[in-house]
Amino acid sequence: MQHRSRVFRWGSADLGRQLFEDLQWGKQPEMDCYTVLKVIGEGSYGQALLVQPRKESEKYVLKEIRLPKTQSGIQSSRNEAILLAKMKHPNIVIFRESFEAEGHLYIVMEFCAGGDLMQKLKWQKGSLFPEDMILNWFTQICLGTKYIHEQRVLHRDLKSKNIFLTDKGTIKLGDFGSACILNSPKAYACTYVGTPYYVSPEIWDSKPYNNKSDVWSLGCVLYELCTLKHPFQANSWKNLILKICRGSYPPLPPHYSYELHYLIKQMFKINPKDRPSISNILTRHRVSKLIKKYLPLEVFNAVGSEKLERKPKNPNGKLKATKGIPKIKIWLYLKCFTVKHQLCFSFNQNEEQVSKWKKGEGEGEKVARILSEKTLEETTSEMEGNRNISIYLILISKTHMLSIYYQLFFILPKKCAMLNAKTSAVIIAVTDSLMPVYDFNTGGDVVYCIGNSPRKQWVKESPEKLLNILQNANLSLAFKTYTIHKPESHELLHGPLSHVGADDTDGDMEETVDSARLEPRSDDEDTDFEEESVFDWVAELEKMVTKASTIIELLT
Ligand SMILES: Nc1ncnc2c1ncn2[C@@H]1O[C@H](COP(=O)(O)OP(=O)(O)OP(=O)(O)O)[C@@H](O)[C@H]1O
Repeated sequence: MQHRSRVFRWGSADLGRQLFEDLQWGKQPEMDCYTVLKVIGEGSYGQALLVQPRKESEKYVLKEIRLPKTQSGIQSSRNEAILLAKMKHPNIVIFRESFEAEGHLYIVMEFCAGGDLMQKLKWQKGSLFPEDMILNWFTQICLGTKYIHEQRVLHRDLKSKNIFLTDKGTIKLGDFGSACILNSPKAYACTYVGTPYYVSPEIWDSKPYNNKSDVWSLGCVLYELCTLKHPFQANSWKNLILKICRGSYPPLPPHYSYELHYLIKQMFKINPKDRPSISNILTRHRVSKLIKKYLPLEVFNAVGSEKLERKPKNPNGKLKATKGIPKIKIWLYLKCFTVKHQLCFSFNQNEEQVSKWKKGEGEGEKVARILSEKTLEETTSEMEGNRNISIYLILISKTHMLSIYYQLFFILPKKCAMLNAKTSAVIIAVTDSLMPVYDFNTGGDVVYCIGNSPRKQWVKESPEKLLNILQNANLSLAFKTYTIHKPESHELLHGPLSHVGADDTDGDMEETVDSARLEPRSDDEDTDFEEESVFDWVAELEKMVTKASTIIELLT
């Protein structure tokens, strides 16, 4: 590699001081110390190269990340190196060093010769993995994730593509580009970075997220290991998100153990509180007796003592129930819950379907009808040339005790905005090469711009056309990582699903249900955190909205 420019290097979290010293003393750490052996793959931000230090025999992966132009963007990119450097666990990819040159960030890390789990799934060509192998891998994945959570970090992008195998068959979690450090209980982060296929219902539903969102993603990985397929298959983005929000997935092949079936079911609980934490899976869950043989001795011992410290059951000998909600309220929320699903359902239905809800009686149906008249539709645009551009806007209307508001999701590669509005909204989403503006106040004209100079070449399109683009959006893009922004206000985030502990996905599995399973339960190991503000997405979003308003003013 021939790089002559100034290079900044750091090998620990003390980035600021190191950079300062490099600048002070004019150090120019060498980049030529690595020989590039081959290109392993290409990520959205650059290439991953197989390299070898000149004086060593060990091979490493050198990940090249194009640094964004903004300071906040640069900081966000550095986050990956900083977090990876902090993680020291046998089931996490080992960080070697990182440095910057020529507008790129380079991260040198352990090479996992066994490839990623997604490749492994493909190589199976339909032949299912034995349960032993699945449990062994899954245990290691849990150990790595448990460690991450103990560091008060959420990975947020756990997926088979980000889980690697070494040549010795050891699992390694990698790609901390989406991870966030958290602090302060009782507060929740405002952004989420994840891959739509693996993103949990609470993210789509604008609920607070925590360690249990990683548990959902791991449920997807475990399901993939068992079936070689993703649990939530759909023919469009819209249907994918709806399936996730309903938590409906085809059952596992019957030859897998009851414990495995049960675990998947638990990990796909819609209410995060009902999902087991990773440490629960390893120690107290039904599956723990099957996986303990895969635990390293020291962990096994530690797990044993942790088990002894288990919180006592209440005097009746029953598990602690979730916090009670007055019965009358539950009824109302359940009503709303049904309405929400009807509304979601209506997105891919025609007028006939919508009129079906009108036949019903009661407040829920009334709200459904009102919302059906106001419901906005989905829009998207596709990539231009080979630019990796895609914008998907998905609206989920929600009801909360008869008040009405919209939730609008913009999902952009690595940048996403979601806005809430009462009865009208101006929405804007910006990517590298495309800027759509949808002004619902002025009758819904869609104005958007295509090309590399978004603010110069404006094209006016009908909402129908934009909607049509969304319908045809490439679903494979849902396997990529996106940032999903949600507003800080928690008021608007409270919808009917916030208060319903149950989910409606148990049907397929009921034949294997035992009585203990039906007991109300809560995993008290939720770790609610506040995001450390590495990058101020809220400010970024506000800027976008201001731009949108200006544009609309100019046009009207
Ligand atoms: N430590 C590693 N060992 C072996 N292969 C790796 C390692 N890290 C990444 N890879 C491989 O390199 C390729 C590129 O990975 P990279 O993380 O840069 O991007 P990506 O995961 O494909 O996409 P994204 O940019 O959305 O994260 C992938 O095929 C991945 O399997």
